[in-house]
Amino acid sequence: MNTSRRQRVCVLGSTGSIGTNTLDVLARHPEQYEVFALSAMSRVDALLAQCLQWKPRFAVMPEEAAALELRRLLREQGSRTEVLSGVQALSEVAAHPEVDAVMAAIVGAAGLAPCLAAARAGKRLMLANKEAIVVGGALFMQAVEQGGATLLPVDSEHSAIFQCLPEDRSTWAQRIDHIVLTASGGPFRQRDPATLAEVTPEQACAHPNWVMGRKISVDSATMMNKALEVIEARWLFNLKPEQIRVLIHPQSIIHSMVVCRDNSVLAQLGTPDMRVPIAYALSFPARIESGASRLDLLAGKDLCFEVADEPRFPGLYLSWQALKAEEGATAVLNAANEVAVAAFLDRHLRFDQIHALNAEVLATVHPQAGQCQSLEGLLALDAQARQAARERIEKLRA
Ligand SMILES: NC(=O)C1=CN([C@@H]2O[C@H](COP(=O)(O)OP(=O)(O)OC[C@H]3O[C@@H](n4cnc5c(N)ncnc54)[C@H](OP(=O)(O)O)[C@@H]3O)[C@@H](O)[C@H]2O)C=CC1
Ligand SMILES: CC(=O)[C@@H](O)[C@H](O)COP(=O)(O)O
Ligand SMILES: [Mn+2]
Repeated sequence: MNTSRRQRVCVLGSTGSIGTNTLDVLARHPEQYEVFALSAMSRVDALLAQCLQWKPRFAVMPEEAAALELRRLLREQGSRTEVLSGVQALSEVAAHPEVDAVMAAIVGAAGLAPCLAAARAGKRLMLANKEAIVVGGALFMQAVEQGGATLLPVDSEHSAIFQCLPEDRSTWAQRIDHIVLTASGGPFRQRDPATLAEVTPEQACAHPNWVMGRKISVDSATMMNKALEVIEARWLFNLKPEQIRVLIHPQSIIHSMVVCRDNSVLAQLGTPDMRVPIAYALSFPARIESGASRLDLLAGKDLCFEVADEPRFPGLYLSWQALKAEEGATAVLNAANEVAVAAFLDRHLRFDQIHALNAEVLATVHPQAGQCQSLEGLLALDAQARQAARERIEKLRA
């Protein structure tokens, strides 16, 4: 990385929870970073405000109508930011020769193509968008390796594991016995499972410790978030499925742990604030001020742990099932879950039906040989699983 000038950062999904936290960290270090490109899906006003503040070279809105509106509003304000449209534009800005670092903060499989583009172009790729690596799997990791990219986890648990490991990745396999991903248990940890049919999107999105986008909040409530994180950890740290364990820790203070071969346990702790992993991904191997408040161990919060048992959290266990199934099964599981969560948020599916739908699609949609070796193949598999999920939802609603 060239350190003699400011680092040019592309923030994909800049209007979301991770995107705005990223801009908050960047604002603390104007001498080190500048914003090269921003992107959003539909929130024109939010992206307009960000463009006026950050003056990026490019702003991307995949849909033409939203891009036109943003272009018009920016012109009115005399802004020189160029507005691009079309999904391909996300990959173009992510791989732009003048970009140093890409924050992948789009939600869902829609973020896979720009992640691959950034990886192939050898960028510092800061990965919040866990669905991209869950879908991309081996193809994603090949792109990182072949492009010479620096892949840095932003998901809090994976950042914690990363912070517990030495910089030299070649030592990881020898040193790790297994890892423990901590899970808060979400808003329904203590709720009678028999009443889950009644929960509303508002209740499911009320996470006890983190303020996040709606999709990941629902995933935390079903524990599909942890299921996606198990798959994410498999790829980020090159682990076997049985080397990844999950433990409920309701306070979200220990962000995850590495259990070494000698049974030494390394953990990373901190207040639940995504600006810490974001700042570390931006500055690694150095550390910069993040804006997060410091953990006060005398503040009276006990650190508690519970088993994540299968009857209460069946969604979690689909991760190991998918990892042990044929290549591409994790992409099928992710697609089913994206459709199920969207249907739940639209009140077309009950909360307690999300798991059954995911399990059913995972059991019935199978990749074709070689389908996971290209982006096009993976996107076709993703589309097939989405279609199967939608058809099942239609049947349930009939
Ligand atoms: N929030 C958190 O604390 C954490 C999030 N993550 C992961 O980070 C990612 C982002 O999460 P979060 O910030 O909470 O999500 P948000 O929903 O808050 O933000 C998503 C961002 O992506 C944009 N977007 C949505 N759909 C598309 C699409 N199809 N194509 C392009 N852009 C799109 C949104 O634009 P618009 O605003 O216009 O809708 C927004 O900028 C997820 O993968 C999540 O799992 C991981 C760990 C923690
Ligand atoms: C902040 C973050 O990384 C989220 O993925 C968080 O971990 C969600 O909390 P759960 O442990 O409830 O899934
Ligand atoms: Mn997480």
